[in-house]
Amino acid sequence: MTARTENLNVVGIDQMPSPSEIKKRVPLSERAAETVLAGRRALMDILDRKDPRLFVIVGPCSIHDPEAGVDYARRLRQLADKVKDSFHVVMRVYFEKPRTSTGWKGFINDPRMDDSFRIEEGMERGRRFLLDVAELGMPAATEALDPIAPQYYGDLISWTAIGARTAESQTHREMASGLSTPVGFKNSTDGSLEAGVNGILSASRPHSFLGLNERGESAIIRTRGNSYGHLVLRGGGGRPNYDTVSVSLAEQALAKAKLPGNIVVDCSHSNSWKKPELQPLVMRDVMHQIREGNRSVVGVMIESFLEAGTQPIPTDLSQLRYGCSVTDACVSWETTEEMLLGAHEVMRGTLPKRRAA
Ligand SMILES: O=C[C@H](O)[C@H](O)COP(=O)(O)O
Ligand SMILES: C=C(OP(=O)(O)O)C(=O)O
Repeated sequence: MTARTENLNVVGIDQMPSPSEIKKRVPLSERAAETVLAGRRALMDILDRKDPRLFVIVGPCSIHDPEAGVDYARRLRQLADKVKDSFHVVMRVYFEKPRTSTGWKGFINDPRMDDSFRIEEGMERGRRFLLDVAELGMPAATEALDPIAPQYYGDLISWTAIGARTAESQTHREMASGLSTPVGFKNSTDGSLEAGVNGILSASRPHSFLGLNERGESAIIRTRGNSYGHLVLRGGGGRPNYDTVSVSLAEQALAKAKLPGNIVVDCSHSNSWKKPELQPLVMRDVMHQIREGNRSVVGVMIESFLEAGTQPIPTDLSQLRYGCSVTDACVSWETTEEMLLGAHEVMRGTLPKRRAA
């Protein structure tokens, strides 16, 4: 008998419903589709410089409690209306967390946060959450980590990140080339820009690769290429990269690759040493650059939730603090309001010049 050579480290392969089955359970509504499309259109107009505003990707590091997430989305909807003349606001709805080594990998992978890994439940509840957010009129941003996941919920997303740990991955570049949203490529965790810049370039071209179709069958996906790739500066290698010199170096790297000079500054992660109290300082600095005439920064990212900080995931989940992150530390809701309303004041004086430029 031939010796077994495959799946030696696989302990189980469970059936997963197809993308179309999950979509049947949680169908896209007309109102949600309007939110998604309007969200994408505004982002594209900003990237094309038809709209002089900035976009703001703001929300929790990860969604772990849909109730607190919807509470946050409702508040953000009202705040977004107050600042809409300056900012196009998109909520961070991150369900897939890339970990440096180990840790909870997000709501889709383990929705009950108890290592039961009910991915089918996570996918359906995740999709339902995105639908609720879209029906509130709030466009959503996410990190695309699993290359199959966009088939399950990509129709509810307006902005996508390719993270610092995956910007160099061919799989992620191929996936990005077919996504229907603008895609922000992050600089690498060591702070270098090459992987992000090459990622934008690669994703702008057509690709053919293995994937899943709507029925969950193995398929060859052929893409057109995504012309709305841009660079997200998140700091790294022990130093931030939101300062004027770093932004100028990023502009030069994009120009050298003959790519549009579109940059988003992530106020969190290594730009604030993961200390949430520093995020407002980063934001203020970026707004200062914009007031001084910077045209390459088209958006900012903020990690924010209802409560400031982070908490470890307790064994007894009833001990979780409501509205507080279980991954990276966030700024509080009050700080989020101050950050956006303060930046709105700066934009008021700057927008006429940006419009005229
Ligand atoms: O934004 C999230 C985290 O920075 C990223 O997922 C890595 O987290 P970790 O270093 O805690 O694993
Ligand atoms: C993981 C994230 O960011 P980065 O890829 O920059 O670490 C994130 O924004 O959640």
